[in-house]
Amino acid sequence: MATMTEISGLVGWISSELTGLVSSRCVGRTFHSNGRGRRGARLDATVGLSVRSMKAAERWDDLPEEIGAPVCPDKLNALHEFQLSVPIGETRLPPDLHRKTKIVCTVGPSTNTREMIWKLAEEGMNVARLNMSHGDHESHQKIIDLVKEYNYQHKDNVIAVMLDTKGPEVRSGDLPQPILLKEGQEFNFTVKRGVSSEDTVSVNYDDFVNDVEVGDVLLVDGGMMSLAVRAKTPDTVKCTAVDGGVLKSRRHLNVRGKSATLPSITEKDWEDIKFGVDNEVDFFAVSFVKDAKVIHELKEFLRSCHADIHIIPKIESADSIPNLQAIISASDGAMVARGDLGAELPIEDVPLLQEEILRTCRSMQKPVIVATNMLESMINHPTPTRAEVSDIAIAVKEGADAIMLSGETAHGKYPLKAVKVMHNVAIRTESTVPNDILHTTAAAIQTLDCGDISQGHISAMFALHATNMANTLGTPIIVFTQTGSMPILLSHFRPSSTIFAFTNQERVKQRLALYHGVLPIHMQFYEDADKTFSMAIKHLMNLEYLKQGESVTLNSFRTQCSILQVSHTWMNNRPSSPSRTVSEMIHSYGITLNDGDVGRVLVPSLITISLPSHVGNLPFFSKVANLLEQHHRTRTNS
Ligand SMILES: Nc1ncnc2c1ncn2[C@@H]1O[C@H](COP(=O)(O)OP(=O)(O)O)[C@@H](O)[C@H]1O
Ligand SMILES: C=C(OP(=O)(O)O)C(=O)O
Repeated sequence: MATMTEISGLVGWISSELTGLVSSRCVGRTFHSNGRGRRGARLDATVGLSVRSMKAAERWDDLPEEIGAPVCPDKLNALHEFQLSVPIGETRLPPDLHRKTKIVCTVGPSTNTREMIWKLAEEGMNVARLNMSHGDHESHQKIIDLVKEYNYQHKDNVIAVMLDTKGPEVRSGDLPQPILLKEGQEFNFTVKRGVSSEDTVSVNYDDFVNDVEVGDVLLVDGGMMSLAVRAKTPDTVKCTAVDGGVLKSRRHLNVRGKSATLPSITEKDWEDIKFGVDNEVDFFAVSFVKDAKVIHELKEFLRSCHADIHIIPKIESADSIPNLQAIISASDGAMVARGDLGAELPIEDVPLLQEEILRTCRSMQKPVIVATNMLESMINHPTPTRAEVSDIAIAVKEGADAIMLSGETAHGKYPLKAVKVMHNVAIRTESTVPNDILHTTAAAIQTLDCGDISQGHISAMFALHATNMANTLGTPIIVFTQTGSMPILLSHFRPSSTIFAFTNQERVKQRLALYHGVLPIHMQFYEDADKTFSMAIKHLMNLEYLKQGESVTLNSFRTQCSILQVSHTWMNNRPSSPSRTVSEMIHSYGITLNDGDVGRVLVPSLITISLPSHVGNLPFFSKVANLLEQHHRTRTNS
């Protein structure tokens, strides 16, 4: 039977005697596991990184003699952050919890009913996208209401709503019936309204004739058809079909290599944005963003109407690429909108741009969506092409937060099958993605240790170490958040297991639906942190996300944390191991600490290192992280 000694509410088993468990009440007790084998155990040592609440600190008085006197109790009194690690265990999550990459589904004629939205959610939709290039406010309102109804009824799942603006896109007009265009056939686009004859159709953009030059290539629907411009009149662009096909109503037109000179947010978009504000959507996907100015303008507008809606620019315009850093930095994420991107820029650049956009977002801790053509063939066929499956796998491997379905779910014949394929491919691929936190730890720590001691920096340190700890122990993470910032940071470090993000803010819960690996849960918070913790654990146990005897890493971010109150608990659970000093232990892992870093030996198998009360010890974190990393590598290699 496994025996674990719990210290100051940091370490313990989930057991029936502990439904108020994982709280400071458990201080100093020894718990026994319920006798289940530790099939999931990977290490025989655990490390807890904690900043304790005042309640936890009070419990130091209860510590039995052999555990030791409080470590600087005065320094623990103002603690805000609480993180708890329950040691080593196996955690089995229901199958639908295993996918970390989120799925965005465009809702359209194939899926805009109550039944289909429920089914999409069951298959794994995390975000419902409304494309404002199609439909009207009434039809979109109906979808929003249905998603809200779904969310109201399903407290253990959440669907976020993303409103995608039409932007300054150029579209051909309505046609009574599709027109078949053959290679070499002449066809015209006119800025005159309401034209739809056999050889001419309207375009919705008055300056189209001015923007287009003779010799330009026009792409229909990102290249499904193409036409060369051979002549212009004051109101008409005369073309010859290069690649023929069937022209349907309201098709998207691009001039290869050129962005339209329209502003990114058109008058129609402002109307749609106001509609989104009134309906409290979660995200605005903004089409054809060219620079950061438009993002600032939209942010300002949202501030003025007190709307808490995140902005996801769609990177699809040739002009956006030189401004990528500034655009993403001003935004709350980005979408790789490959359809228009591959029309405005050479198509062979799309995979490279996808990688670059993903890298930029990841470096700024912002979510990134990979969109368009992911399962295009499933619009008409029940199974995907192998190339489409590979494309999804690549996006997952590259670390996309979300992958998106457009026509597949909007007007395809097999919307549910498409979501299922995406879900399965994502899960399968994620299972093979190496846990790169250990590889990135050193680099991340180096960046974090650059002397910056801002609050954001310290939070990032917590997130990194919590991730490291959860990975080392093989536990899911539980985090408490009011703003979403800590789960977002944790998501950035891509822990191996699920991040259960408890929040008392519905908006935050909705928003977190987009983030990689985060399972958001709404819950009331209590003054008594213990009660909040145990309610959360009970909730997860009720949903069978956790089972008795399993382990979690708990990370609460009630208010801002301070480095002054950090302590590390090192636990070596080999009961027979002799008492070792910190320096001996550190020596055995080849790490050297500076004077003043060392705490005290508490019990033969347990060491708490309390940091001196100044921030100059940030490098200490990196030493502990390195130590963990080396330890993990040693274990893995052996
Ligand atoms: N709300 C809607 N109403 C009607 N049709 C829609 C709607 N949303 C999407 N569609 C259809 O699904 C297709 C694919 O969706 P999407 O890729 O978002 O559109 P597009 O590429 O035209 O911007 C659209 O071209 C349109 O035919
Ligand atoms: C996502 C895209 O935008 P839309 O579907 O609005 O054309 C795209 O161009 O890839």
